[in-house]
Amino acid sequence: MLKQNMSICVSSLKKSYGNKKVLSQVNFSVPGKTVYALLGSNGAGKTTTIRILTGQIKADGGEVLIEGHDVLKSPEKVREVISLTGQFSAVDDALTGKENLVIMGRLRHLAEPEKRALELLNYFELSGAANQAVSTYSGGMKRKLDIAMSLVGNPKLIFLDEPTTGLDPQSRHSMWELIRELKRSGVTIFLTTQYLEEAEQLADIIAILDRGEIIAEGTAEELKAYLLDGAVKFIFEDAESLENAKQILKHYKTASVSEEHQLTVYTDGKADTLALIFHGLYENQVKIREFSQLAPDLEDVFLTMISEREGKFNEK
Ligand SMILES: Nc1ncnc2c1ncn2[C@@H]1O[C@H](COP(=O)(O)OP(=O)(O)OP(=O)(O)O)[C@@H](O)[C@H]1O
Repeated sequence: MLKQNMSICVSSLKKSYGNKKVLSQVNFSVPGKTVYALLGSNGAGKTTTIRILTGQIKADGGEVLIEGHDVLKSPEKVREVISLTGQFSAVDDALTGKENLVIMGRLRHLAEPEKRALELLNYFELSGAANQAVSTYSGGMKRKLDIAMSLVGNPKLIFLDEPTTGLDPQSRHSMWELIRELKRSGVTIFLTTQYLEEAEQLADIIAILDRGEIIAEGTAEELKAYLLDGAVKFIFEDAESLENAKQILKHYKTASVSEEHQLTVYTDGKADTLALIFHGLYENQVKIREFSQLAPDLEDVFLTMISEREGKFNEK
């Protein structure tokens, strides 16, 4: 896709805090009107990325274009087209929901801040609580108001930093519905999350950030294809068969559960490979009780990628 169709273009982004390298060489692009999820564990560098993309901090190197504007050269243009909702809400608890929105509308120089506040309260089904102090709102209502605040200026691109962290399952599901609805309204959404399920539920494209690098990017289906459909789970008759199988299949990536005489073998999914595996086991008279082909889930992909990298780091 052409650069001009991209809502976000990031190239060669680097950032360190003192001696600590947080982002080493980050590249990605986000097409307009899509949901892009940056997935990573605690401390992977997600918030740092968002803070650079929104112009709150400067990178040590690299380029960031937001809706075609360079974040360093035209920060005011960038601020006009984006909104940011943080892990910690910017809402003032002592004021009512409506007052918060009206103040934000004035800050954004809207002609009719009150009208926009009422529209948003209605959209987020908060009209009933419009004149109550935010301190009386539930966590889910506060999060909704926080997102409403970020929509006051009709942004093209919304940044959501861990939008459901700390929410109960019910509020999390309503937040997901809200994010889907925002997408349907035509905005681009960049979100960070620690939850695989959240990325899978919401994102058109998922990028996995680990130790300051994007180690994989694609649709949930593409990422799952990384493990291919070639994972086969065997359950053997006894411990001896399991040990024999491990020896025979030592050149494959495997995972075993000894107590259950179980071995999962990761293959390239090709029929020839599967035939070789079965042939090897058969020739050595390994007693197979049952076997099944596994459909990988994203959790597998994430854990496999991270553990492969841990292996590499340990080898260094
Ligand atoms: N201002 C700072 N000074 C020094 N180190 C920092 C600073 N901000 C973040 N870090 C460190 O940089 C690393 C990445 O932090 P960041 O907040 O970007 O991660 P994250 O992926 O957003 O994690 P979380 O899910 O916990 O928010 C962490 O090890 C963190 O301790």
